[in-house]
Amino acid sequence: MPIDQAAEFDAQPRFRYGARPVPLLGLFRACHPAPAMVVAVLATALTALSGRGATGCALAGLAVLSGQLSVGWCNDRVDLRRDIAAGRADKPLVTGDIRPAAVSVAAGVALAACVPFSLGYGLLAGTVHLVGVAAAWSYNLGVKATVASWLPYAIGFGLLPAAVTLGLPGHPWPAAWAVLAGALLGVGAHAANVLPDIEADTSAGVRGLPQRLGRRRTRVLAVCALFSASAVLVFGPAGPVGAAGWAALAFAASLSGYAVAAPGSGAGGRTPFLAAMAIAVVDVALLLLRGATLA
Ligand SMILES: CC(C)=CCC/C(C)=C/CC/C(C)=C/COP(=O)(O)OP(=O)(O)O
Repeated sequence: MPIDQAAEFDAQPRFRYGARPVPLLGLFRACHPAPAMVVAVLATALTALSGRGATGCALAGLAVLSGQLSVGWCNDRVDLRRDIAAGRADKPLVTGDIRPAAVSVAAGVALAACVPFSLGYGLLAGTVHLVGVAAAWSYNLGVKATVASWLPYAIGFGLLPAAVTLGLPGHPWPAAWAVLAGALLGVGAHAANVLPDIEADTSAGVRGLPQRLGRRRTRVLAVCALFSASAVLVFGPAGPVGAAGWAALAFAASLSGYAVAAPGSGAGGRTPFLAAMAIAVVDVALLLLRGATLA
């Protein structure tokens, strides 16, 4: 559906508020629950591994969770017109399971909660986290449709290690390898996340970096960024690489080869996306393995 017909479509009450809307489930689905949980659990685990006590871990977890929820809700709310135009039946706002106003309020409340949780974890650490959240909101509010669409991801994920370590006694900055790995992981996650929606996004007028590169080159970008993150996480920290490091690198390399070579359309069309996600899982595991040496 052309974007100019979307407003008319949006105005149809039966479409917007389906016969049996399930508001709480709709609200839950609109927050991008899977990535929000993964990022919050990752941040909490890194906080625990770096030695902060239970209160610090709880504050870090709540700060990152509320930040991610705000970003997820804001994203679906801002994208409503485009998602309708693209016929995104996976979006609860499009199917009418939740009202736009409820999602706007939820995004605002989550963002407001994120501020005290972040600053409660640590003044400097919290400020750094809020910069990452602001970068993510900038993505939602327009940067996603520009050639710099990767930048908010690089900033948000690159700053995550600093948002953890600056809350430790002495407020140490993280090691350079941790920042670089986070940024690469963010860029790879962006490219992989957009991969399945490139055509729909392009026809809705979203021209971020992946849509400009096209399906094939975006796949290569996702794999290069995610595999580079693996390499940085294996070779970056001081000390021997160890058997686990070599094994993870070999596994990430074979997944990378598979992701690049797999057919991008037809029955196996989602294979490159799934293989890229598997490399991201290896990266997260490596990050957790190095969690005690972030600073
Ligand atoms: C740690 C931290 C603060 C990082 C955040 C970085 C960041 C830019 C996150 C955006 C997350 C998000 C809701 C993407 C949806 O993208 P989309 O609209 O392209 O995809 P969709 O069609 O699946 O909604």
